[in-house]
Amino acid sequence: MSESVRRMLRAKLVVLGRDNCGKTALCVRFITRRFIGEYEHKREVNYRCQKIVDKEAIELEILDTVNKDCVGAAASSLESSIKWGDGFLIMYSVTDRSSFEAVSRLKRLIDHVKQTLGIPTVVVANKCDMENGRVVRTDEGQALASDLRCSFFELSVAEDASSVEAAFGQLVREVRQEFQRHLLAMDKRSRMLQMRHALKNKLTRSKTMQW
Ligand SMILES: Nc1nc2c(ncn2[C@@H]2O[C@H](COP(=O)(O)OP(=O)(O)OP(=O)(O)O)[C@@H](O)[C@H]2O)c(=O)[nH]1
Repeated sequence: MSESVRRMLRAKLVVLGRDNCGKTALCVRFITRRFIGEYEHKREVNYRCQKIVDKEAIELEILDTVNKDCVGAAASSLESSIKWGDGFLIMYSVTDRSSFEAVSRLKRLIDHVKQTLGIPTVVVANKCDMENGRVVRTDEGQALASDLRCSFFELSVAEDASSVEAAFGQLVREVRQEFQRHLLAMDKRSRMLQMRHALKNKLTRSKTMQW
């Protein structure tokens, strides 16, 4: 397989989280490096951009989801977004405990839809600039992310563009690692199939020679 095929050139990332936690602000900050206070955003938006992560270029599609009550059509739309994605960023606001409580539910949904554990997922706690309104402590976020086996970032989209870059950078890194693991598993499987085929040929030949 050529080097360019073995490198991941594109990745599809999905941003999930309760309403108002800062998903759109996060995507816009990552893509443009700017923070724009208010967003008119009541539907899913798919952004495309090119980024360099660990000195390697990657084309990203980033799906900014809308979190409605997860029933009926909204639930199936969320599930198809999850099926589509290679990596997930689950966000909550440190000023909204219900958004924190939604994180485990969303992670369980990812595991259920993908039918496997270890899907690249990063947990992001937003709005840490609002210390006065904080209702979720940093150590609670860290403990939850560690239970879910996810990387964890606490940041303020409003105040810190570099932490936003770091969170997306980590997700891209994990998606690339998963892609490499998948390639290795495929290589191993194809080597085993070749060996099985060669063995079968050898057995057939030796039987023919006996007769
Ligand atoms: N103080 C502060 N406010 C923020 C921060 N990030 C986002 N906000 C504000 O939080 C509000 C919600 O941000 P959005 O990005 O629209 O949140 P969302 O999760 O996309 O919301 P929905 O579209 O309803 O799902 C806006 O008023 C933002 O300006 C932050 O880091 N600090």
